[in-house]
Amino acid sequence: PRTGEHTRTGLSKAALKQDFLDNLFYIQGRFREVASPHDLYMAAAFTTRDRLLKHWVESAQVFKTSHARTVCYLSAEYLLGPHLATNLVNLGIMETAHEASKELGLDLEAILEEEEEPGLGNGGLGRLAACFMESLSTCQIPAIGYGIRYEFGIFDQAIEDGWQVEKTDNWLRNGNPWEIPRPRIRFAVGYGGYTESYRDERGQTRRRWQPALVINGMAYDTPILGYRTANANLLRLWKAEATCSFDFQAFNTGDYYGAVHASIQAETISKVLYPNDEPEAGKELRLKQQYFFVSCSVQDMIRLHLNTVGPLETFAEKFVIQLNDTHPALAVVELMRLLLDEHAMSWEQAWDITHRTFCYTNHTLLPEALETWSVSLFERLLPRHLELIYEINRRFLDEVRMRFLGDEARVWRMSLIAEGSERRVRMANLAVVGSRAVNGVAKLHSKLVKTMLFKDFADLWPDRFHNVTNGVTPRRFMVVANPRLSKLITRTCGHDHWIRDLELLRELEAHVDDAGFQAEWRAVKYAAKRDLVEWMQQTTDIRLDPESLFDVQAKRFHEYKRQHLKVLHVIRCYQQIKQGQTQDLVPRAFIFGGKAAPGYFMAKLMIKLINAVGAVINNDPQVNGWIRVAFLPNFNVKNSQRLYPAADLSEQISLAGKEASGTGNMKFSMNGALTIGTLDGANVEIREAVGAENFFLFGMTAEEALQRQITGYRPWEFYQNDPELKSDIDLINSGLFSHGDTQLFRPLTDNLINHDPFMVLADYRAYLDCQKTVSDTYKDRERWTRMSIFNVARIGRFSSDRAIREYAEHIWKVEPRVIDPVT
Ligand SMILES: CCc1ccc([C@H](C)CC(=O)N[C@@H]2O[C@H](CO)[C@@H](O)[C@H](O)[C@H]2O)cc1
Repeated sequence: PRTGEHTRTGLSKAALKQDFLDNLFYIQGRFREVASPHDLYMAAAFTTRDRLLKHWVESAQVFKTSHARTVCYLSAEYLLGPHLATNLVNLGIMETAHEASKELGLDLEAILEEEEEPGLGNGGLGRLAACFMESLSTCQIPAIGYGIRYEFGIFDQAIEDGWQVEKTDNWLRNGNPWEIPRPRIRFAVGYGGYTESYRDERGQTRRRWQPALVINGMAYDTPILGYRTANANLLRLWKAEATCSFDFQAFNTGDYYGAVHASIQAETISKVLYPNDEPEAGKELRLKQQYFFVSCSVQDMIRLHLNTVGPLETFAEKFVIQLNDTHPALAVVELMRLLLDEHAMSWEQAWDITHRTFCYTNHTLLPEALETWSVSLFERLLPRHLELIYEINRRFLDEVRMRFLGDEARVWRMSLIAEGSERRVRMANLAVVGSRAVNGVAKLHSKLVKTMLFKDFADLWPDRFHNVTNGVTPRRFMVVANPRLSKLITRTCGHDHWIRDLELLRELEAHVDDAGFQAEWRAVKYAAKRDLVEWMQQTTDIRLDPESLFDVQAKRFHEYKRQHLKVLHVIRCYQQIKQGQTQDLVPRAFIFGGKAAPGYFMAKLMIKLINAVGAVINNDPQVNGWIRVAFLPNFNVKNSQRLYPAADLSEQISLAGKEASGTGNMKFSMNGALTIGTLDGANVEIREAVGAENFFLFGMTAEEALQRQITGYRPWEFYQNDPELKSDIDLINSGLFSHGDTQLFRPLTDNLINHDPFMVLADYRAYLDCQKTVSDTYKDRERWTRMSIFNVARIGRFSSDRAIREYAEHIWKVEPRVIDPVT
């Protein structure tokens, strides 16, 4: 180590090597010769963590002493992905680590492969929360991410006989070097019981809650470091445990189950992530989970405020809370409960603080994803919160009645309580009423949120509605995932400032016609495709041709995302090749990836259909020289980082008006893939940014789709009037892809012909025509390369840094707090 350099925090090669060997010895209790790959990974993780902690502790100190206004991000999901590589990049020591490991005779890539990723999320919403946490640190904004430390995250997906099979995600089995348990930070959380009035010491009549069951929440902290900055924010995840983890009396009486019953019951609350991505399960445990982390988090904020700033009157000045969808919306009521019942505030004062503290982001328009909970469940589980919801509602509806005299229908629509056979609490309405700002996640989506979903509320509070288009972190999805491309960009631009200021990618435009640069650009893509081919060969035994066009659709399976439209295109190509009509085609690899919610039958049937079609095509010598189909199993953050760099074409084909934003679309573009897509979500803004000439657009607009729905959509007419469409669907029904079983895919084809809620058949022809344009364009390699360069050069605004800066300026009103000059 350099003189004066501390081996545990030094960034030099020597310091890394020394600290690695020390950690292998003192933490793993291993010396090199007997160390397992896992030991080597843990030693590397602790060596990296040592350098993180320095920044983290310093940041916490500065934020505490400076009473910095802090953003609290409440999310039921964080799809963090592997930590090691991004932390090495953000510390600026990835190269040094490579050299150090080489000198120690280690393979850093193999060590990185060892890491089990924390899959504490389902899809877009969870990954966005992770990107935002990294950008909050990079933009030096003081923040705390609050969530649940699920013992089991999103299931691992295996494909057996073409079907998705869910495997338990026991991510903690080998321990987690990135978290620090905080046994001193515990909070009690109540459930059930009853409420009562009583006289307080000042003779005031007040309400209080006597819960029937009380459990504890314990904090586990993970530092989230920014890119090349000393700022590190905190991700605080709660684990549920019993207040008394072992009942010795029960044990003495031989009731061994009784002795552990309480702790088993308590721990189930943070045991597992609900694997649903949109369809609402409405399970009691899910509501318990939501209240659990919300209560721990709000109690923690009040503790921090009382310890640092003092009286709670200034709570809304110190903290701004962002609700990541409605899953944490109970926080509005929990803060009211604590300010009223525990801190004796008046309703007016408590509501003023609460309303000025909360902001809410909506991530979906799908009616089935909007959470509502039965009043009876609330009565049983959260009786005090139900009382408070009624009071919030009473005062709110008074305001509505005053503003919209006599419009009882509007009152009925806006009420926090959905009347009807079973009365239910509308969590989205609660989130809007309790927040001072509501935003959607892309321009089109935010418009539909204002004009459709929350129209009544926008009529009442038009200024409360905003848009902040999503973004993704270029550190993980460019620098870590695609080092070849990142090096080429840095060399071409002559600097690496683009990594923190992505708009600087525009400088690439000056090189778009440089043949040498174009060749290097293609070489980078080709190398990434070759890596993916190797990995797919190992994991799926399917061999793809890196020369072919890699046509990729990777995202959660859902009918609105229309993976079945993509399958119809694959079948069309198959039929064309079988009929010898190959003039419009280029060799393609159709690559799919994504998980289906275990209870979502149609989504799982789509996965089976893809693998069934793939099995026929890949084993048909007449066609497998032209096209191949591959299903990438277990699409998660780690595997997504293999896919984005290797894609030529990014499929963003949802029915317009259904995909709130999408973020995979941004990651594919950032890695030089061209997009074929509808005018949906952020596709609209990506096309605006990269130029219509660099985007393959097709399909109805959101307006046209809505009109078609209103005027009556008859999918069977498309089936009858388009012979190619008919023959593609009939081929599925023929049993060709199901060993002659003509019934297997009936549910899917019948649904398409008779209902087709997401208008696959209506967009089929336009989609196929657009795919012909794609093939024609791909034949012109120079033109394709230019379009690919423009997609990267003009993608800058889709950095999550830009999104975070917009939240900070327009919604959170928070300033960066620089810890010390950027190293
Ligand atoms: C209650 C079950 C449930 C679980 C998750 C969700 C999420 C809101 C679904 C989700 O991940 N939405 C996605 O959020 C992304 C980030 O904003 C967007 O880019 C995607 O368009 C949106 O589908 C809804 C309902």
